[in-house]
Amino acid sequence: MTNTAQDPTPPDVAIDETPPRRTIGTHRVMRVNDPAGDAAKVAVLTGALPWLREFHGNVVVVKYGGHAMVDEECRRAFAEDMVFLRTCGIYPVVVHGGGPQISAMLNRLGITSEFRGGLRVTTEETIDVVRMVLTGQVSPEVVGLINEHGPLAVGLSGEDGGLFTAERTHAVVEGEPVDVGLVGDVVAVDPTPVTALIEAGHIPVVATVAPDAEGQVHNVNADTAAAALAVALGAVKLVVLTDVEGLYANWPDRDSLVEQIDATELAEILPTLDAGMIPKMAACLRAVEGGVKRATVVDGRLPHALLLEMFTTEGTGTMVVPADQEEGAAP
Ligand SMILES: Nc1ncnc2c1ncn2[C@@H]1O[C@H](COP(=O)(O)OP(=O)(O)O)[C@@H](O)[C@H]1O
Ligand SMILES: CC(=O)N[C@@H](CCC(=O)OP(=O)(O)O)C(=O)O
Repeated sequence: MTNTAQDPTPPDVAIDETPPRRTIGTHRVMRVNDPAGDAAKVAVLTGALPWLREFHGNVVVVKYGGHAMVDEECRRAFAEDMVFLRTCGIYPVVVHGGGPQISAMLNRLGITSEFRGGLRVTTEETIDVVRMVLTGQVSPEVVGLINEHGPLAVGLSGEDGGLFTAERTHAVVEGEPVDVGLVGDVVAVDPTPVTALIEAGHIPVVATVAPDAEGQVHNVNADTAAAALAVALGAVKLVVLTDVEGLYANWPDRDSLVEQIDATELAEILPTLDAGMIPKMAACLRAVEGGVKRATVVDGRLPHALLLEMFTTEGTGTMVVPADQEEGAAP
């Protein structure tokens, strides 16, 4: 019936009193009440607050080991974590490894890999492959992963802008120095190329080949380089992502995982350690002795282990702290 001036009776329409439901496209958005789940989420977020305060405005050096790079889900999680840190106002600097990738290329070229005391024996022939794989393969892969989120990451090596100066070093096997060829320790760092990138809003991604004072390129273990860079940048933390849960006091006894160790204790057990753990723990020691507050070895095979380590009080992995620091001290 048409409502006209001659017929003032309102139309007989049933009014729906229920508020309209929000819809997106054809899907109705349903809110499921889950007070326990919500409380857990809030606890995680508020629990992260002291750590966000601690790290905000500071540099965190992340050593991304070659073994931690192999799983696709972990690679994606790693890139998300870097972007997460940067978005929180923390300045991540990535120092990447690539040991397994170098070994694979050497193998394709028919060159055998040999390690002594956790360091690769590096000949004139090997150094060319190391340099090619780290700067030409691994670095662009890590940069590309992060840059799927936006143009944040920029790759550079120890040869760029005078970043690292190396000096030939040796491995230590059963307490004795052993020659490993063109392997270097970092004896000087000019952090300017890295700080310039940070100031421009980038995430620097560093490959660890470096020239000595005469320009001869050396192979630098990535743990060693990460520690030297963390000290030079005044980083608040060094996180080492690897393929093991952390440091085991009695390797390979899986019940002997060390949660926290101070620099004095670590210096004592360092000569007893084995293979890849030697440069890794020596790097953590170097970092905390050089003023980095904490250095942590974390299992990079677990997606987002880095976030768990950085933003929860329990953390994960093995944390190295300066000498005489209280157990589990809060920020
Ligand atoms: N005490 C120890 N605790 C933990 N891992 C150890 C220990 N001693 C030797 N390792 C070995 O060191 C490896 C980590 O070193 P490495 O393979 O060089 O890692 P990355 O490629 O991440 O630098 C572990 O996977 C483990 O096999
Ligand atoms: C001297 C030395 O051993 N250099 C290492 C450099 C790469 C590295 O450190 O890679 P990961 O972190 O993946 O072990 C190497 O040639 O394997």
